[in-house]
Amino acid sequence: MQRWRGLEDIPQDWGRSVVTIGSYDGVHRGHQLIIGRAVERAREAGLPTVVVTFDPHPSEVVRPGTHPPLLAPHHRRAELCAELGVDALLVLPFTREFSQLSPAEFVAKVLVDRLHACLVVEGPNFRFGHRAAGDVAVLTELGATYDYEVEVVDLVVRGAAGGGVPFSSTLTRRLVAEGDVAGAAEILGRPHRVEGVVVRGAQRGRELGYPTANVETLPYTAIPADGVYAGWLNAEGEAMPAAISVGTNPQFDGTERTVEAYAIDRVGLDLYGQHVSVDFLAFVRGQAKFASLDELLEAMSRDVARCRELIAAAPQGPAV
Ligand SMILES: Cc1cc2nc3c(=O)[nH]c(=O)nc-3n(C[C@H](O)[C@H](O)[C@H](O)COP(=O)(O)O)c2cc1C
Ligand SMILES: Nc1ncnc2c1ncn2[C@@H]1O[C@H](COP(=O)(O)OP(=O)(O)OP(=O)(O)O)[C@@H](O)[C@H]1O
Repeated sequence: MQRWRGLEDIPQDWGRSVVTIGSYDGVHRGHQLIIGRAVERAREAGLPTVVVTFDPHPSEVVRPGTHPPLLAPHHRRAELCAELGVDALLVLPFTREFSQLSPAEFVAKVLVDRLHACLVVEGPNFRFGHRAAGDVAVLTELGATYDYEVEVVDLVVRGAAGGGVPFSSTLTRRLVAEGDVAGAAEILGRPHRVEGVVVRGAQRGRELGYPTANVETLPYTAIPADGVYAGWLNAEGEAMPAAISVGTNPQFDGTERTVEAYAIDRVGLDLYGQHVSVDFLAFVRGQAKFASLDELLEAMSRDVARCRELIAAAPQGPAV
């Protein structure tokens, strides 16, 4: 898959393509359906598929200080798009100037002049252009002028027939923030992942008998609510079953919020300085301050047993 940052990176001789545009944060199951459909139509036509996305998240430019926590950094989104069969990912720097483009200007500048779109695939709630003035009706109208077709794919909805809520990045972020990582996984189609470099913690874990990899998360990461979770620590090319702790370590009156993972039964791991990721399968309990260290240790031993059970019963393994 080709990766372009900005319109200038698109090869001069780029021919016609099938395009889909969006934030695509998390590449959830609704996104997967749209991208998958774009790839399918492109293959039928013998053309490449291009996903167009933005950096930073448009809301930060439109309302500074409102950058949402991210479900996936751009390199992860790229991996997920590549797995879906996308040929090129165009990340457009979302500047103030760019945000002023009207829907018609956006279509002319990006879709027509540079990507030579012959088909654009979107969901019914797609909005674009200055003040989100463009929708699928506007996109379709402009298609008549510029000779491209628009296919609108039905929304993927959560919950029973009728009253369900559409899958969205916003809903997934809320579930992650509430600690409902199983709910988030249902929407994402895989466990929510947090990644970063392993840094030194207070070095207490080893003494407690539960050494943990403390992950320094990337800026704007969507971090699950404080608590203990079952999941996996992905490191050294392996997905290791893990008991994960998110919080300030109230037992030790800590103040810094950390994400740390104990790889169950693994001894002698040295992960300092390595880039690792943590996949969140299920919530186990909230953080607590116990009356004694022994009580914390008993709770941790029960946590590890519970994590083992949850991981063994997981319908799917960790995200690849
Ligand atoms: C399964 C598990 C459960 C944990 N539960 C708690 C808890 O309830 N309260 C708390 O303060 N810390 C909890 N922790 C965090 C430990 O206090 C922390 O791992 C330990 O202090 C080591 O910190 P360090 O990595 O900074 O050395 C838990 C850690 C794990 C792995
Ligand atoms: N549940 C869904 N089912 C099908 N398509 C969807 C779904 N959610 C979003 N889309 C479509 O995916 C494309 C990209 O969506 P985008 O990432 O901007 O929205 P989103 O997931 O709803 O996120 P947000 O919560 O930030 O609005 C758009 O065409 C949008 O209509």
